[in-house]
Amino acid sequence: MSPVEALRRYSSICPDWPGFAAALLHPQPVSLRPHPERINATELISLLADAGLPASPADWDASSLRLRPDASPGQHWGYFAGLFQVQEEAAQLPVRLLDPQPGERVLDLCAAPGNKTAQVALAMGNRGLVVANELQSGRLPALRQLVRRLGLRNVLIHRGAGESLPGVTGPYDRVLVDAPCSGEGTWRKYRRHRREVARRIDERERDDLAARQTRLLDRAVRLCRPGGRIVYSTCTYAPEENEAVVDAILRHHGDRLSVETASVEGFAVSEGVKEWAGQRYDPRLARALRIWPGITDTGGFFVVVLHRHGAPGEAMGQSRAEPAHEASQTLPADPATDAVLTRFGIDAACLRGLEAGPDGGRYLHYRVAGQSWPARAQPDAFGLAAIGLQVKPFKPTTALALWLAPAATRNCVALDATQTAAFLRRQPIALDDVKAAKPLDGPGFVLLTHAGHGLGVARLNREGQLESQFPKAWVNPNPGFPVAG
Ligand SMILES: C[S@@+](CC[C@H](N)C(=O)[O-])C[C@H]1O[C@@H](n2cnc3c(N)ncnc32)[C@H](O)[C@@H]1O
Repeated sequence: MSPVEALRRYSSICPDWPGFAAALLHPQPVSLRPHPERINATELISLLADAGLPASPADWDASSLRLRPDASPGQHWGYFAGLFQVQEEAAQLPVRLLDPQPGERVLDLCAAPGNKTAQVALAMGNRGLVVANELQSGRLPALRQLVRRLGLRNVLIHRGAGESLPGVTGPYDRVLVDAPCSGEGTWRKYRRHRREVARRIDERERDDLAARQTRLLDRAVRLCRPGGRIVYSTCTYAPEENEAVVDAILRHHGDRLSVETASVEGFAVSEGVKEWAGQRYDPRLARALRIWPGITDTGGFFVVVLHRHGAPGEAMGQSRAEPAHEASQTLPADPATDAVLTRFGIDAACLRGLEAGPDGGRYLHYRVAGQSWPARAQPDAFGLAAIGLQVKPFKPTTALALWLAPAATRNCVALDATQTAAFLRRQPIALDDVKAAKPLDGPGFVLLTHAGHGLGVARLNREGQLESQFPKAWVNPNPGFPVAG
């Protein structure tokens, strides 16, 4: 069955069915967001243009860049350097509407692979706490890699079913439920789906999804503090997984919730539906937003914004003291940190507001100081794995280099475009060929930059070669890897 046939069930609620049907058969533009601590949109546009990847800002957000559908920015060196995050334009709206603020405690209940977690963490300026919860352990590596590539120090990864996330981890100022769903809104991204739909969602599967989505949203309401905000989103058009789920929650929680109007200036959206298959929903669901690809040339999405009312003691969680003022002044002090700051001549002030923790003993992690977390909800990881503790002298991770190499004053080497390509393929580079290096103290680990941005770690050996330490798992096998100067 073709995608158009499979989605014909929505023809009565789609505001422009012919446009929608046509869009389904065409690939959608690629979108990305610059890392706000590493590069601005104008600089990134110019970097991408040099690599033959024209990009332009979206009307609704100058930091959302739109590229041609056939663009592959994930092969650009800047991707590995964590200069940007590739994220479908419609998928950027839930976090925009969640509106997380620096210093808050935010829960991303269904987090992997972590695109929205990253958007939240960066919007909060790497301050406060983002709890990224995910059920499937097989999806955690992508989440961990994202944290490392983007240098996130305020993310705590937790594995477990969102519907039973312990109350003692809360309460949260904001909760995002980007729920597991039938995913029909993502079909434009996948070539296979544009030709044929391999498998249609059956009624039973849809019911199971809706039941799980309802449990997740119910938990989100309980974990959110009074006065807090909850955003529920899916990448499907199905009212059973969207309005019907929120309708059930509104019935159940009554006066505890109000529905805010979800709109983003410059982004054409349509309102939520009030009726489907003989079922009438709470009329406030018209305040939800729906994104239809024929209108926006994006994927499809549904987003609703809820406001939580109630007395302060009502939410699940500990009564939380304001984080101590001194937390923002904390500096990690331990032998591994001292060794790394000294070797690379990095000012300790770069670590202000962070504390160090040896999660699992393999890496020293840097994470926001002063955040409480209950011992019984064992995290998968908290903060940024920055220093390998099993190699002596201590080994800086790629994540640390991407974040701090631009601040290094010694043992740091600037690579040109050809050398950068060699480094990313884990090929050795002769130090004699390198034009710009800060003072070098002899063999050992060095940090690398390209075009002023952190790039990674190499080991300078006694033969004067830089041995690439670029993570094997990140190596891009594509020989046509475009590297701009
Ligand atoms: C739509 S995806 C999330 C995408 C993610 N927010 C992002 O922007 O990258 C839904 C995720 O929820 C996870 N999931 C499924 N059931 C869950 C549950 N009961 N609790 C928590 N996560 C769950 C899935 O494994 C999947 O990774």
